[in-house]
Amino acid sequence: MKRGLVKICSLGRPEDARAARAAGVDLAGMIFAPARRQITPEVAEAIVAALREGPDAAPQAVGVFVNEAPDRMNALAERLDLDLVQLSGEEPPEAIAALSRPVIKTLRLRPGTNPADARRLAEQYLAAPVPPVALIVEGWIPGAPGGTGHVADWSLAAVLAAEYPVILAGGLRPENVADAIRAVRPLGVDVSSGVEVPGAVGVKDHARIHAFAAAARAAFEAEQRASAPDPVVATRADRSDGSTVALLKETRKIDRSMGIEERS
Ligand SMILES: O=C(O)c1ccccc1N[C@@H]1O[C@H](COP(=O)(O)O)[C@@H](O)[C@H]1O
Repeated sequence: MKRGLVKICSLGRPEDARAARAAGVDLAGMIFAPARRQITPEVAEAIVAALREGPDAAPQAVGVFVNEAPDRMNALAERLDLDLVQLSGEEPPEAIAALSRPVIKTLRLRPGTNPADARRLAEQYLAAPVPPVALIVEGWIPGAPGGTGHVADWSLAAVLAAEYPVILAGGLRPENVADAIRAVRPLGVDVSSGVEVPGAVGVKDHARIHAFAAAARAAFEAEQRASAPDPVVATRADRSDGSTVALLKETRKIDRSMGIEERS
């Protein structure tokens, strides 16, 4: 079973993108929704170029949108050569089919959501004609689509992570990411505010990016060493995460009619 994706979200500067790449993260997010960390396409171009500088493997570039029109998402994905699109609003499952890139869908679970309802919600997306490649599970704050530093319900997230390809988000920091991985056993982890310079929204602290990635990797490795693979019984998360990780780590573009295409 292969797990261990690390995503740094809400990059706002090319130098922060270089730090994320140097830290070996898998996914790098940029906010295109009207939010505190929203960036322009011009800034995003510079960030994507910085992510892909040099011979090392580049993190996947993720465009983060909230209830956006598919045409605008596809146009930005094309212009910036995005690898993935993250939907962090109330987009319905069928919305994914209109997008030209693989999708990560955020599920913000309200306090009091029970496991059966959370599973039903996840299933609605994963049963869509074009399903998301992963689900981000995070906490819920009224009116805020993300980047709040609010910690998710780890027990509920663990229920979903046992069955589905879940990336855990919400209030993660270098100091708590190992505990979160042990508690939830997610496919990956995602952080925005927890690696920022205090008081400087959208400005990343490079030492904290490195500390977050190192702590997450160590915890994922420890988890993998500790878990005895069962060759017979495989949960849906087990079956899906090999291909999800491969897709998220290695795939650059998906042409829906031709299948998966690697960046040359
Ligand atoms: O980071 C933001 O500002 C943001 C804005 C709008 C939609 C999503 C956003 N980020 C996502 O928020 C969580 C993590 O936030 P935090 O670590 O608790 O600050 C994650 O899903 C980001 O992708």
